[in-house]
Amino acid sequence: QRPNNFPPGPPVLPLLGNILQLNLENPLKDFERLRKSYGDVYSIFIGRKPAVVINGMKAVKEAIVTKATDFAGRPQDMFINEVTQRKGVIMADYGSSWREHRRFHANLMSSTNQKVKPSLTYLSLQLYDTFPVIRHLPLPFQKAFKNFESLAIDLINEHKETRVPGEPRDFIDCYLDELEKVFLNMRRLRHLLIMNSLDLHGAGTDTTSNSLLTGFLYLMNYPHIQERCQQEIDRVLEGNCQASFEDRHKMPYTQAVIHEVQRVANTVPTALHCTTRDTELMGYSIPKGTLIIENLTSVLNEEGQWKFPHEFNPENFLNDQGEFVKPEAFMPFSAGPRVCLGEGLARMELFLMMVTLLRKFKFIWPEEAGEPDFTQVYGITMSPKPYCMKVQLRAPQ
Ligand code: HEM
Repeated sequence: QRPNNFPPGPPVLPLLGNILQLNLENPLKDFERLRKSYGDVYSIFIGRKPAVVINGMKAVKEAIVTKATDFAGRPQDMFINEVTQRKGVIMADYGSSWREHRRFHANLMSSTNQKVKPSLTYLSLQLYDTFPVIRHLPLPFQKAFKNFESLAIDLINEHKETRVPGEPRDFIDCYLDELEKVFLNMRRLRHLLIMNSLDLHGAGTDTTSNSLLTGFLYLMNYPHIQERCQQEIDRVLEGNCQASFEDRHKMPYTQAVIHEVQRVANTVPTALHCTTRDTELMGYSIPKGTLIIENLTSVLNEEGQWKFPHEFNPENFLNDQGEFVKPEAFMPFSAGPRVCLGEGLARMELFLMMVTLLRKFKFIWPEEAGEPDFTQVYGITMSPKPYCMKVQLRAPQ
């Protein structure tokens, strides 16, 4: 039963809710289809759990910017909460612990570049979240909890062996320095460290690398765009051995291309929030504790917000004078209090890596690879399908 004045949605089956109407391996198309029938704000039931899906810039902004704190919670009864033992930043509910950690990390932001490999498929996670009853069965979930912790322990041990006290290279070193400075309950600190390490690792590795993978896929298949970036990079960096992040202001075209890559890469397609109090959105009433699915995809390709919503075209970020402009609907990092904590770092990484690589190499789509496939693999982060590339050293400029 939908509560009074709750956002509308498709008819609900007992126990299953709407899951038969959703492709759990990639619900994005279903979200779009339901938006056509029920509007920008509608509800679905994931099993017995109601969720509100928010689509399009107007509704997303009203929720996470205008009513920021009302929508700044995180659901606390999902698989990911069990794995992270409700620690860290990303899945922490809105409140003092989240605020404290967020502040700490905002100051110490940096990341290493190893990969955390999820040991369960996305589908099993969906099942876990949809049917609470299966959580107690001897399924491979337990293994995931163990793997998750042992990955972090390896990471921390490696840091312990190679660190120089007082000269932190990243936030794990900073934690270890803190440990030496103040008397803290070791068990508690170890826990905090484990969960926060994984949080930032998870959030900061696949996101940036998948954006880069998407970037090179497009640049190989739009060689005139790649060449135009290279001409601009050569001109601006002439005589300098390295690019700096400041150079972006002199590279409007390359900036536009990188932003367009992020728009089509749609690396984090949805963000999960939770209402922190009874609230309203676009005239509907939403009770405290409701799961909110913020559909960022629907903003990044929304008709009316972009000159070319459905094609790869850097003109989306250029005005008539060829200057770089960022439309309001550019929200790959989301917005509001839960906006991506690594936005600054990610933007710097993407710019420096793209510019440095494009300056040095030409990226070529191999003839034998046939037609490129731009369809993406859905998950917590979207990635392009694996592909081959030919890399040619450019003549020194
Ligand atoms: C292209 C790269 C990236 C993209 C597209 C991206 C996108 C996002 C999105 C959409 C969210 C959810 C925001 C929300 O719930 O409304 C998020 C959260 C977060 N991101 Fe990123 N991210 C990227 C890179 C990074 C990096 C490099 C780091 C750190 C090393 C990072 C750390 C975080 C953290 C800690 C959160 C949780 C913030 C909170 O809940 O308060 N991200 N990111």
